[in-house]
Amino acid sequence: MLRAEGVTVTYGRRPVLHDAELTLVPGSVTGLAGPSGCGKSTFARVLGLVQRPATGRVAIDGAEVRRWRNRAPRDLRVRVALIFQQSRLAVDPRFTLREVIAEPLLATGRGPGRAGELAEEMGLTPELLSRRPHEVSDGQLQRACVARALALRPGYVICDEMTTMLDASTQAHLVARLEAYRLDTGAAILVISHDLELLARWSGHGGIVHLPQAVRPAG
Ligand SMILES: Nc1ncnc2c1ncn2[C@@H]1O[C@H](COP(=O)(O)OP(=O)(O)OP(=O)(O)O)[C@@H](O)[C@H]1O
Repeated sequence: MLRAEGVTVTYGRRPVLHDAELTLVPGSVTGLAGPSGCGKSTFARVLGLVQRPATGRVAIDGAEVRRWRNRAPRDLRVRVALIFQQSRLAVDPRFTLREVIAEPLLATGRGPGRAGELAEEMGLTPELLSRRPHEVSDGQLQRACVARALALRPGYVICDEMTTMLDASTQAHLVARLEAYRLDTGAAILVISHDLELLARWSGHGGIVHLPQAVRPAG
């Protein structure tokens, strides 16, 4: 289980998250909704151990993520994968798609061998793997990012507007692939989206959590 409680984030004098909490139960799909600017992406980064909250705690499978400086401990970081809307900002433009997918495998001392298999599961043909991000479509690049996110078999997958701007068939394929992964591994998925129809369709017994409007700064 991934559990966050009492999470508060403030940018300058502007409080964005105040005492936010969320629980992701293995095997569940939970939606996260709320008005633009209320802090959904900020919360996603906190849950993904990319951003440290001002206060609050995050515990993963019973292990509390203690205060960290530059990076949270790797053994906890690899249990949570983040997939962003803007895949072009999430990859090194000099990498081929094969290198994008193999990145977490190599970073953790594994061989890049599974990259081809991960790509195939995402419907990427071998010919696409030698291309760089500027030589593929947004949908193809997002498929590579999902393959990369699943490479270390995370127990928690956070999809932050993953399919916004993509066509309906690519969206359906990405959702189907993540559903297959969830059923296969028992992972929990958090779906952040403005598309309430997608949230209603995809969210299982985790339900939909609504973040309130961000608190306005005083004065
Ligand atoms: N690094 C940062 N420094 C300062 N302010 C930030 C930072 N990141 C986000 N913000 C601000 O915090 C607020 C919440 O941003 P965030 O992206 O988390 O919201 P969101 O709910 O995901 O928004 P949207 O639905 O529009 O994507 C916004 O007002 C944003 O401008």
